[in-house]
This record gives sequence, structure tokens and C-alpha cells, in this order.
Amino acid sequence: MQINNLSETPSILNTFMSELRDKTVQKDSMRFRRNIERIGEIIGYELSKSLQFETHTIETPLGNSETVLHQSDIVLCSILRAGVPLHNGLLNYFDAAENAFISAYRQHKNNPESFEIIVEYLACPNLDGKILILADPMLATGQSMVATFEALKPFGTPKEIHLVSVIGAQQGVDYVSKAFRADTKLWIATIDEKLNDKGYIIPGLGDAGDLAFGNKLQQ
Ligand SMILES: O=P(O)(O)OC[C@H]1O[C@H](OP(=O)(O)OP(=O)(O)O)[C@H](O)[C@@H]1O
Ligand SMILES: O=c1cc[nH]c(=O)[nH]1
Ligand SMILES: [Mg+2]
Repeated sequence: MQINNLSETPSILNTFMSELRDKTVQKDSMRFRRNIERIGEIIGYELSKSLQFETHTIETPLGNSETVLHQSDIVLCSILRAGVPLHNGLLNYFDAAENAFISAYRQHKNNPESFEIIVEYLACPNLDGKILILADPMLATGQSMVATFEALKPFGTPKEIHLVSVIGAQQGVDYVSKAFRADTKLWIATIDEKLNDKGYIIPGLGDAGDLAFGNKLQQ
């Protein structure tokens, strides 16, 4: 897997990331969602450089301009709930993308330290020969990304697979690296050191779904 860790080059992205992590600033849920969306826009721009381009002629009022434009059939799939603002950020740049949504959540049974990933809702177009972008801001154990990809398999075989995330734990990055095919590309804003015993990324930012959309009752 090719891992593109955007934090390796300091940029304005660090400002958005620090606001997501800051325990005071992150209480502003509108700013929290918008910062995830802004990171989605930045990652979309970086990812776009890896797409295939074709030459086009654009007629201006005063002449012709030769330019290269990407021709890719993109399917943007995000994992509910926390994937929504990241999805919006990517869609802000990939105007013509098709869209898929999947619900994947952690179900804790009696033991709060163990969980399984439950997939209940899935809406997806045909994926054959397309560029699939799977978006989830938190890559903790990596199980949600992998469960999602398994659920998408009946919808076809994408030409390219890109994983987009905001914060990953090294363990989750290693897990998806093994589970996805070798030509998959990961685009991630930063990679943190570890997980705690409840599967939260440390230092991370807390619960992205709750920070973006409010608390939910445990099922
Ligand atoms: O890599 P993993 O260990 O699978 O964990 C990451 C998942 O956990 C979070 O979702 P959560 O279950 O909290 O749902 P939510 O978005 O509805 O809050 C997050 O948005 C990812 O989908
Ligand atoms: O740290 C984590 C791990 C999973 N989901 C989150 O929202 N945060
Ligand atoms: Mg959550």
C-alpha cells in the first residue's frame, strides 16, 4: 500500500488538525465539522494529482487554451456517521463523483473493551472499472474500513482504491495495509502512536462522530 501522510510536510492543514484535537476548540461542533471538511478538500486536492489526465481545448472569449483535465469515474464512499463532513469536503472538489454510503458502527456487547463492526445500511452504484475513494476520518483498528470494503465487493471491482482518513493509529494503518490489495493508496492527514484499551486513538481527538453530531445512546 502506498501511504501518503500529509503531516510529513507542514502546511495549513496543521492548523485545522490542531483545532480538531484541542479539547476546548473541538466543542464548537460547526467548526469541528468544517475542519474535517477542509481536510477533505486538501486531501482531495493531493489525491487528484495521482489521477489520469487528458488534454482538452477550452475556448476562452479571446482564443483557445490547452489544458489537462482528469477524466476519472469516481465513486466516493463514506462511513456513517463521522464520514459525512469528510465526504462533503471531497465532494466539494470532485463535483461529478457518484456517491455511496454505508453504516458501520462499533457494537459493544457486555465488555466495553471488545466490539464488533455492524454494517446495516448500504447504498452504492456499480464499481466496475471506477476509482473508489473510501472515506472515514478515524482509522483506529482499521476494522470499519475493511468491513466496508468486504460489503462493497458485490458491487464490482474498482480500477483503483483510495482510502482517505484524518487520523490513523499505526496499528490501523498496518491492518489496512495487509487487508487491501497492494496498489491501494492511503491518504491520511496524520498518524498517531497507539490505541487505548477501548480502541480510541491516542492522543487522537476523542469520538469524531459525537463531536460532529452529538452523543448517541449505546446500543
Ligand atoms: O478503525 P475502527 O476501529 O473500525 O474505528 C473507526 C470507526 O470508529 C468510528 O465510528 P463509530 O463506530 O464511533 O461510529 P460514529 O461515526 O457513528 O460515531 C469512526 O468514525 C470509524 O468509523
Ligand atoms: O479515536 C477514535 C477511534 C474511533 N472512533 C473515533 O471517533 N475516535
Ligand atoms: Mg463514534
